[in-house]
Amino acid sequence: MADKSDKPHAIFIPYPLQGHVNPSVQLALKLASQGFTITFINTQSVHNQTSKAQSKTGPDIFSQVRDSGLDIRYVTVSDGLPVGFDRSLNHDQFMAALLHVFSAHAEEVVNQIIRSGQKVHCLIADTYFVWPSKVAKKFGLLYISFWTETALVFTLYYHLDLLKRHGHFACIDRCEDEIDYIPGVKAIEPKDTTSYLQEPCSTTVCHQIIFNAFEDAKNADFVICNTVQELETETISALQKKLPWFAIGPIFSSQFTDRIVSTSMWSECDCSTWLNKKPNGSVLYVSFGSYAHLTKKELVEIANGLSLSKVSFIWVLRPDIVSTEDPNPLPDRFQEEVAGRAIIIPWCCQTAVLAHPAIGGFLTHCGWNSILESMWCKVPMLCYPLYTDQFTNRKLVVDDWKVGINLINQKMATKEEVSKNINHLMSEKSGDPYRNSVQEVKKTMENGLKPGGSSANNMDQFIKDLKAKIPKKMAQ
Ligand SMILES: O=c1ccn([C@@H]2O[C@H](COP(=O)(O)OP(=O)(O)O[C@H]3O[C@H](CO)[C@@H](O)[C@H](O)[C@H]3O)[C@@H](O)[C@H]2O)c(=O)[nH]1
Repeated sequence: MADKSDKPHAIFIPYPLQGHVNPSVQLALKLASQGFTITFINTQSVHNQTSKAQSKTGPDIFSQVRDSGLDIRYVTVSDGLPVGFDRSLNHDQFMAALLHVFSAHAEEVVNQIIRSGQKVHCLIADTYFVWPSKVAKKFGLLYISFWTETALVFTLYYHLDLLKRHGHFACIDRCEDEIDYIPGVKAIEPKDTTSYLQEPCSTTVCHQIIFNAFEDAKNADFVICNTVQELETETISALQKKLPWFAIGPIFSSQFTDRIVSTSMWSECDCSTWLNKKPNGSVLYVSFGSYAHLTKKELVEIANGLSLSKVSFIWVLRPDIVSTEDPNPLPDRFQEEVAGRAIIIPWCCQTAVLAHPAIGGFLTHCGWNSILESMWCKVPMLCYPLYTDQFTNRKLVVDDWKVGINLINQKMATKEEVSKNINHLMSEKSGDPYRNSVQEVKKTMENGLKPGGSSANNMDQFIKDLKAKIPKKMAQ
């Protein structure tokens, strides 16, 4: 049936990883509440894992919000691999499927939606995809690239040619001189660039994804990013000279601690009863996000450091944190050593935990969502970056915004260092400077979202510019 509506209709395709699906779902809700029709496309694998994790999720994760009046449609598509394939264990094969095969499935589903008579105006897709501008062009759609990381990381990848020219690409252990020629970036040390920019071997599947994705992103009609203008002012201003680039973050659920649409890919344990019994600011929350892996050696050192610290903690230990083939990697007797002051769980509603007054610090791998959520809850961080953008995020948290400290400096931390740093952050006197700074950052983030604030304005401007670009004939 032909679609007569003149609302802007966007097909939204998130990258099929937890840290990308979460902000994408929230952005989809935000746009729908501003009058957009959204067709949200999850991979069958993400959908399956989410459904398994939450018995309440039916075939359509948006059915409830649709009942409340938002026009969000939901479709699933294959990522090219069997649903039951272990993507965590076979990371490179998974990424290779996303690089080489997924575009064909995505294109087919876009084609089906359009052929069904629905009027579609734009494609919103994760910047890490290598194909969206081509697919958008083929179907006459505008392409909006959604970047779920910081402006700083975006600009590093965007200026890859400059990094190569100055010998700052793939140069780990070979160069220490500062990078001071990227527009809008005062100076950054090579060790603070992303892991993919540092690694000596640049032919991996992830490198191919990044190289091709940033070539494709140069053709985007708009880039929208989950960051805040005031946190990265100069970097963003410089980017805006090259691209229609909008900082609209932080993109959270309207009820921060309770996601209206369930997106967790593991079952959430409720920690509230345990947390309610703990004094304010006394508990350390420990999590390494949804995808990063630790070596067994690292995990044991962190576990022993936590044990030595005597601090109370909640540790989210995903069953695949070391490998799906080693589901019980903790040292013997660890559980007994920390009994009474710790809970170890596979997954939780992180926003609800961080927002609890008992939480006083966050030992984090520095995933960008975790950082935004922690700052929003005024929780200072202990940084243990593992790969990708997390090294660059650490620099922002520790060196620039001063809302956290390092757990490691380049090499692996010993249990004594882990314990010492935990106590440094959690103790009242030494942790106070970070707690004070994070209060300020929270205010900045909050102001950005208020009417007239930078993120609110940028969102309005983006929507205005987008509508102006939708050709009249398409909107009829
Ligand atoms: O028990 C948990 C642990 C995590 N989360 C949520 O899962 C998301 C995790 O995202 P993030 O902290 O960004 O980490 P990753 O899952 O590792 O995210 C990937 O995607 C991010 C955004 O692109 C990057 O910054 C990271 O480096 C990359 O690994 C957050 O929204 C958390 O609230 C939960 O709900 N429960």
